[in-house]
Amino acid sequence: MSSTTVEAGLPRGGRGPLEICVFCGAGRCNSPSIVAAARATGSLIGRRGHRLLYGGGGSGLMGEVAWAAAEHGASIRGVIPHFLYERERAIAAPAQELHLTDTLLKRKEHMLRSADVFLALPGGFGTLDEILEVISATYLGVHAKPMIIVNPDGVWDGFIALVETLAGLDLITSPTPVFHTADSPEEAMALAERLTLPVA
Ligand SMILES: C/C(=C\CNc1ncnc2c1ncn2[C@@H]1O[C@H](COP(=O)(O)O)[C@@H](O)[C@H]1O)CO
Repeated sequence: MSSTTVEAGLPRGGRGPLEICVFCGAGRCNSPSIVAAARATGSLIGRRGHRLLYGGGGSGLMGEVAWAAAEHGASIRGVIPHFLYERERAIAAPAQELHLTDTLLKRKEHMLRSADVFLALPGGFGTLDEILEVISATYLGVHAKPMIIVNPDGVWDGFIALVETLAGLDLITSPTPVFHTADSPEEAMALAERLTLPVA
């Protein structure tokens, strides 16, 4: 992991607390360093005075992010479809403002509308779907909210290489990056705060 240092408190001249949407796996991950990255992400959101917006569950990496954010004082908003409430253990999540939606699509719409910036940690198909939803909307010019892929242990290297291959074939043609990558939660947080600064 990189050694970027992020101190407590909000940056001077910054834009105040951010609504940081975190996408990650709902399942338990067997890699201690990825679990640590999930906890570090939640902890940084709290220590930096930001708010966590996430899938509302108490299970897996999602639960790790949410509990670490809560332990470090973050306010938390969860958005979960009714049918996932039990399966993703929303009952075991920390105290949060919980929004129940009818569908996965409505959950994503809520997140896209409310977030200032998106961070993606490792996850499964759901996380992949969420990442692609955000970056394809950026690609089409529907919004311009930064997507930062947090890449502990190079987990996302294959995805990044696939996008580069497709761009090399001119199948993805964007003059500006549609997502950013960070090797660590600290680097991701510094990037999130920089990319959301008001334009001078
Ligand atoms: C069915 C629809 C879209 C395709 N699938 C998903 N879309 C959005 N979110 C999803 C989808 N499948 C699972 N999820 C949720 O994402 C979270 C992370 O999942 P992971 O697989 O562990 O990475 C979790 O809350 C999943 O339930 C219609 O739009």
